[in-house]
Amino acid sequence: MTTQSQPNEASPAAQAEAARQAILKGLDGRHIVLVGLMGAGKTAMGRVIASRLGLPFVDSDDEIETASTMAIADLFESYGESEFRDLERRVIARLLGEQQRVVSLGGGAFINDETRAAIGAGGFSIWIDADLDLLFARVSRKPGRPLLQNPDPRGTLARLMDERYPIYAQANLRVCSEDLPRDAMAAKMIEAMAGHFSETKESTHEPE
Ligand SMILES: Nc1ncnc2c1ncn2[C@@H]1O[C@H](COP(=O)(O)OP(=O)(O)OP(=O)(O)O)[C@@H](O)[C@H]1O
Ligand SMILES: O=C(O)C1=C[C@@H](O)[C@@H](O)[C@H](O)C1
Ligand SMILES: [Mg+2]
Repeated sequence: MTTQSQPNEASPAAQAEAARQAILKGLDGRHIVLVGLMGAGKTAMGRVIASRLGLPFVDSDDEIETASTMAIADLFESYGESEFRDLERRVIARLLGEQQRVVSLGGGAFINDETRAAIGAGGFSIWIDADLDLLFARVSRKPGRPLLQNPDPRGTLARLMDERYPIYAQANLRVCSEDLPRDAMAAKMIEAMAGHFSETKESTHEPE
């Protein structure tokens, strides 16, 4: 068995750089915006994708906490979900107006019509899809998600899947999250993006 590359086969580093260039060209200055349910891995994967593509990273939940100087759980408790959603919409509108970045959203942000329209104009959205078992295993590791602080968090996640998946499906690209190490999941997402831009030769920013 040989492990040497064929003479005309690009090295892994050259392939990664070619994928990076194809993605940046396809983005044409737009943000990468990660959407999906709690536990899908938007925050975790957003960081890795940003580092691989050489783009800055920002997480909308973190920005909301910085802007309000409150934890999200406390915002929900003190002001209620509708005030949180209003702040979320305004914070994301600001982020979308700033430099190109990888933007990981909170799980409910893409459900807002105005936010979704703004992302359609200035972002390339990726839905990280995941099944209920994986989502539930992940959110169970860390408490603090106010929508899941009830006697049936698994049932709540299942209900949110029914309500939100038709809307997440409006994202430009869907990638299925698997129980993969982060590096492997990042490679899968990068391959999906590069494939999307090479296959569609997307010349407009219309959702598919
Ligand atoms: N591919 C992965 N491999 C291993 N762990 C992962 C992976 N993706 C996510 N995780 C872990 O799952 C948990 C949830 O991930 P993360 O916080 O990124 O979800 P999220 O989609 O940002 O959720 P939220 O909407 O609540 O912000 C974290 O502990 C994270 O480290
Ligand atoms: O799915 C949701 O609605 C939420 C997800 C989190 O990212 C936070 O934005 C908040 O806990 C609400
Ligand atoms: Mg997150």
